[in-house]
Amino acid sequence: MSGEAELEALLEIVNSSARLAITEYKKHGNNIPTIHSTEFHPLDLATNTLCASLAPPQHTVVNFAQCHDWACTSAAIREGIADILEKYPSGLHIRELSQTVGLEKGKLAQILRILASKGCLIEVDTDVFANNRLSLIMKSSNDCGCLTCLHAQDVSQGASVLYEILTESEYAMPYEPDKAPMIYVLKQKGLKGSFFDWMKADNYHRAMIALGPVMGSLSILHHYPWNDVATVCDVGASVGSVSIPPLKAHPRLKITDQDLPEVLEAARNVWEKEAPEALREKRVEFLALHFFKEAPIPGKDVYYVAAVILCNISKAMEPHSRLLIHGYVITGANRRPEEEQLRIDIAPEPMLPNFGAGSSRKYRQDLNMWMLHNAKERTVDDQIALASAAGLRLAKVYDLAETAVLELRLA
Ligand SMILES: C[S@@+](CC[C@H](N)C(=O)[O-])C[C@H]1O[C@@H](n2cnc3c(N)ncnc32)[C@H](O)[C@@H]1O
Repeated sequence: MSGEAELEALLEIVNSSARLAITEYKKHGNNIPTIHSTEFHPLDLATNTLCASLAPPQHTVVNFAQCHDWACTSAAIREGIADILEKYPSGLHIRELSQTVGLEKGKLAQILRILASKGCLIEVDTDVFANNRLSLIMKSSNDCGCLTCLHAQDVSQGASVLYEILTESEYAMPYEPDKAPMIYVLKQKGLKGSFFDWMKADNYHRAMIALGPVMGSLSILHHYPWNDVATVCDVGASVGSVSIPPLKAHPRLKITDQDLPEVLEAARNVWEKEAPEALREKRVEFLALHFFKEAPIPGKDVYYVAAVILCNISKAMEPHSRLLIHGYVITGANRRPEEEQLRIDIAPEPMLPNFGAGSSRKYRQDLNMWMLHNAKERTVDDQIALASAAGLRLAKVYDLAETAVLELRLA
């Protein structure tokens, strides 16, 4: 079946299932529940459709609490299942697979089946599993697999103690980074130091490379007027995953990558591999920076940050400089026309204005900030307040669907 035919077939299933459900509701003389319904519906036990409006709330809510996905994903990645299956494009029986990895075959099959049921791996025959385009992400060579594993293995540990932390007096109220849920658990398991010591593992910077495509960071390439810019300072640049693409697309751009000294060593290696011409032509420089203690290099046209360290950056800015904060912008699940005025996209009715489950990554990222840093993602109002405290004003918002870029200038 072609991609188009598959999509048409899926649309047909969604359409006919919803119509069937509507008929059933009408037959029983009941109103059709919506996402806003707060009462159980007499047909809750009978409906079996795809979306939250139509699915039985019992299933939906129990499923919230029975999410084994992270544990199974972690096991599959740590055992290198996708790497092994790559040698067997038509599939490998769980017998051989379990012998190769040394895990009990029935349990391994349970893990792989739940992943296959979510469309990650295919069960080509009973107990025979093969890779598909989703499971290829889990290969050891894939940076996104590395990001996934970091979440499945470590960040999820923080989530498992969320309620305990919320109710423990020493941890409940503070917003200090060393009281973040993940750090709390990892310290109990022997982590010495802070988040930044955990971060020093090689995997963190590989995960950062993957975060760009996950966040759709590169959409900034097409939505920001780079032709008006000559110099960019990437503040907290990591290995340059955000600054390499604009440099390649705009030959007159010059980039200054600033990060902690040990990170810049890794960055130089990545640039040598991905953009050797930039090093040859001296269009990139690497300057060590501790952004909590000092200001970045002064006078650049654009300062790009994925973290908010506004005061120190505003000290380096001149009237022509713009500070781009690129990240998630939290909006409520209620309708606020003033957000539309700020050029934040709002979903049409009857959808939830924040695109509901379609934007769930944004709200997950908000929780990730809590798990990792005891922090949160910000709303536009939060950003405006922070900017004005640092002598900056919000000049423009570029909504890039998953993320947004806020352009700040000196007030
Ligand atoms: C979330 S990563 C962002 C990476 C990159 N800008 C991106 O969007 O993919 C945060 C970066 O800030 C850097 N960083 C953390 N603390 C820092 C500090 N005190 N001074 C300078 N850089 C720091 C980290 O090394 C890391 O590369």
